[in-house]
Amino acid sequence: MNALELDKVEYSYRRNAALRGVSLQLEPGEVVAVTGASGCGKSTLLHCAAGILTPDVGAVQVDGQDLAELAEADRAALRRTKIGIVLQFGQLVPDLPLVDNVALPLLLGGHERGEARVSAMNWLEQVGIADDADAVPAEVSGGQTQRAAVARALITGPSVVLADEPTGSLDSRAGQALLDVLLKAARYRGAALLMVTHDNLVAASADREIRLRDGLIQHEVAL
Ligand SMILES: Nc1ncnc2c1ncn2[C@@H]1O[C@H](COP(=O)(O)OP(=O)(O)OP(=O)(O)O)[C@@H](O)[C@H]1O
Repeated sequence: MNALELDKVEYSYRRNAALRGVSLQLEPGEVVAVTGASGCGKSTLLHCAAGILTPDVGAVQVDGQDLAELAEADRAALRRTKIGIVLQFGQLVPDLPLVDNVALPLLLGGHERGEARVSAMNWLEQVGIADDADAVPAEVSGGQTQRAAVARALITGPSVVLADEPTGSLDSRAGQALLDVLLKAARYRGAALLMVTHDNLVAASADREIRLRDGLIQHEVAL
């Protein structure tokens, strides 16, 4: 069974067609980079895969479950437990220290607070920002919030990890370290990883590259 499957997905913002029929499948543990010029539909693709946007046409399946066929509460639970999302600007809760931001998916899932915080500290260590655990997002750099967002995305052990420019705010060394954390989630834990990137080195670390153009897959390359 595929971890993530998009079937002929179309999405328009008013009359502006951002995706015009995109199909792709990711097996567990597979790493796919999505590339293409600015405005070609990369972020829209990621948002449809995450269930943040609902396709106008076509379907999205995670672990064989069609997102559109689930009741709202079930879809929210699936998104919380099976999908880890790293959006472009981190999207952390402003008032919460990083450790609580990272622990949030576990807390929302009913895990005990102490246990959730221990796990969050462990993930903060893995992404290299354990020293900033008690800082709120406004007190740390964009790169630190991006690392916390990766930790939050991985804490539930999701089947699918979706990342929009995950290393965009980091210098090359820190970017490579964060990329390694994401790749490990795929290689050792079997998460399917879909990454939007402009960075050729990030794309080269994937198993496949999908290049979009004007809302369609222009070509697909096995790496
Ligand atoms: N909220 C929105 N309202 C209207 N149009 C939008 C919106 N978001 C994106 N678009 C349009 O949809 C198309 C695809 O945008 P999208 O952000 O998915 O592209 P992208 O490849 O991720 O771009 P970038 O690399 O610049 O982030 C573009 O023409 C864009 O202008």
